[in-house]
Amino acid sequence: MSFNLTKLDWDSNFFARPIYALRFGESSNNLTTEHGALITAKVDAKDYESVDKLNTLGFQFCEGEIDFIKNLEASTASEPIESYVAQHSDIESLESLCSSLYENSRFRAPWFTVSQRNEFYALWIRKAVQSDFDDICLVIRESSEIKGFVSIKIRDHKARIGLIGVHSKFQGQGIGKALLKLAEAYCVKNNAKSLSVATQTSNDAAILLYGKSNFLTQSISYWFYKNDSI
Ligand SMILES: CC(=O)SCCNC(=O)CCNC(=O)[C@H](O)C(C)(C)COP(=O)(O)OP(=O)(O)OC[C@H]1O[C@@H](n2cnc3c(N)ncnc32)[C@H](O)[C@@H]1OP(=O)(O)O
Ligand SMILES: Cc1cn([C@H]2C[C@H](O)[C@@H](COP(=O)(O)OP(=O)(O)O[C@H]3O[C@H](C)[C@H](N)[C@H](O)[C@H]3O)O2)c(=O)[nH]c1=O
Repeated sequence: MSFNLTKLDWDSNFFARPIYALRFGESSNNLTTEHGALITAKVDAKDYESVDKLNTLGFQFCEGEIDFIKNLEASTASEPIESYVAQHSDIESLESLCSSLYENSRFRAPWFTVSQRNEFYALWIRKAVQSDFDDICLVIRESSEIKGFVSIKIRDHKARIGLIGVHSKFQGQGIGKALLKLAEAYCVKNNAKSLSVATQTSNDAAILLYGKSNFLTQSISYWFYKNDSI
């Protein structure tokens, strides 16, 4: 099986170590890495040939990922969105919220520290408020306190949720469902035809939330990691 290693510049800079993606089916232009590198590989769960090859190469299973999709109908757009858009003054609260919520993540030990993971999701949500990486961050509040947030990007009429999260003290009260409705309304208003979202196979709560909000499973993948070289 042919494969190639591509250096992930953004990831390498952020996590301060060389991080590569192994991709099957590409000509083997590069199979070398620097010392201390991490090689990551994402394969479809049905692709047993690639899974077996990664096992043979000494990769370890890290996490599973489920990708969900929902086709959007014009009638779902009923919410006035403007009052839900996160402001720059919300960044500190959102960063602090994000720093404790993402226990299910492929950025986990032994490959990443808890603080690296927390800083990664805090930066992701900060950038969403600044319309960088994601386009927008929407929040649901009680008085001035943020109960939950969702970040979204739209490309070629296809929308994708970056991060969704509900403060632990407000979980199980329908806020997650309300955030998805809000996201759908924003997407319809901005001419998106579908909304997709991914979560880890270990994240029971998120899987239940998407299923109960009528999202359908689009694909299931596995992440494998290997330190150093092939
Ligand atoms: C794209 C991503 O960001 S994926 C990662 C998702 N985010 C996280 O994992 C961060 C930490 N977790 C959370 O913030 C929350 O648990 C969320 C966002 C996953 C769910 O938000 P909540 O506000 O708790 O969900 P909500 O109360 O709307 O529940 C929606 C449905 O899912 C079910 N559900 C949600 N969490 C759970 C749970 N822990 N156990 C069982 N069922 C659950 C509810 O029963 C509900 O179904 P119902 O309407 O039939 O009763
Ligand atoms: C903030 C930011 C990130 N990137 C890069 C860094 C990574 O290579 C990708 C994001 O990778 P992804 O596989 O999407 O990361 P996660 O596994 O953490 O994400 C999944 O789980 C999350 C909890 C969430 N549900 C998310 O939607 C899922 O995809 O992007 C970058 O290049 N620039 C940036 O600013």
